Amino acid sequence: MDATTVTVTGAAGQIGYALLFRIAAGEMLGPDRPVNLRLLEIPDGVRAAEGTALELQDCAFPLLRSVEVTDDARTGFAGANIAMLVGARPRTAGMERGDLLAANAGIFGPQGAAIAASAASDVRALVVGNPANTNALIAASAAEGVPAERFSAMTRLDHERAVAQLAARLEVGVTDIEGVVIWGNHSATQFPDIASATVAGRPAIDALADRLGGTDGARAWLDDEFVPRVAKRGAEIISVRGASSAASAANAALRHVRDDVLGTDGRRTSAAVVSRGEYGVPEGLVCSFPVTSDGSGYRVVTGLELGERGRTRLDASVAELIDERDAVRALGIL
Ligand SMILES: NC(=O)C1=CN([C@@H]2O[C@H](COP(=O)(O)OP(=O)(O)OC[C@H]3O[C@@H](n4cnc5c(N)ncnc54)[C@H](O)[C@@H]3O)[C@@H](O)[C@H]2O)C=CC1
Ligand SMILES: O=C([O-])CC(=O)C(=O)O
Repeated sequence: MDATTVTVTGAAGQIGYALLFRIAAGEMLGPDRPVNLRLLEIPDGVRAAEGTALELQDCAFPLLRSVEVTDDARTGFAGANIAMLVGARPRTAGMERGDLLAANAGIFGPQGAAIAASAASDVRALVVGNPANTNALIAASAAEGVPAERFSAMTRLDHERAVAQLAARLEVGVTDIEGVVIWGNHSATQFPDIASATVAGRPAIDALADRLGGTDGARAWLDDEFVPRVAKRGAEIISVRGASSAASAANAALRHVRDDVLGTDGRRTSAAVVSRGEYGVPEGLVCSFPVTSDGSGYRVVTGLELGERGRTRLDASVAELIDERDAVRALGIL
């Protein structure tokens, strides 16, 4: 089988360190597909990335054909079939949201352009670096000639968090749960939705009602515990761990790409993709939806019932995405 070239930006960061060894071990693209890894960093991160490259070599992974480290985006994305955009400018004390968006536009714009200039013609790009949805929008807009649907942003970590919380509450295994949806932005406004989810084939809402004293009890748990817990889990991890999610983010990124490229076998998952107007979300926004993939890329699953409460929550998250897009536009970036 031909080797797949995978470029990881922010390779010297904590997610990069948790991700690269699993890709090289074949956990992302399967046990038969050799990989070339390209590690893209800023100059200050190159030395640490070179150290990671030495460790990758020391693992003697049978599937790992080559590792290259660079601080030049065009070189880093040259021939890339898969681009995982992890490196981003974090928010620091005193930084306004507009400053954060501008700083990241300065990263994701040029990286989108470099992908258009030098990546393989079948490239697919996942944006992990925050604010992930809007960074993906910026990268896709800058990647002239690359179809926008090749870009997605990660809400898979939110999806796995939702599955895990529901499984824990129902005391079932995570594999019993299907059909959870993350709608909207990868932020505290997201809407983790179990309305069409099932537990061992049975509606999740019924299973919750059985445990929690009826539908009112189930609704109260969803509104007061489940939704805020999932939506604010990133902040909870930072406060408990003293650093943001890394291994769980790497795990989600790996699953996002695996399912995009190898297919979901009909199962639904969640990913932020470029809206074509599905569920009333304005065209062009990068919004999290229920998706499936047959291996040729994520497609939005249409026709799910959102209900009035779901509609209100999705609208609020979409309003935030519109604000972010407009703030970036106001900076003259889009
Ligand atoms: N979408 C999601 O669910 C999640 C997103 N994140 C986001 O992922 C990003 C990375 O997180 P960590 O690895 O923990 O951060 P980190 O700070 O440990 O590493 C980031 C790395 O990116 C590098 N970098 C910065 N600008 C770059 C550029 N222009 N090109 C290449 N590399 C660049 C830095 O040198 C650093 O090594 C953050 O923005 C974080 O907020 C984190 C968890 C979940
Ligand atoms: O806030 C962060 O940097 C981490 C994050 O996105 C998450 O854990 O969901």
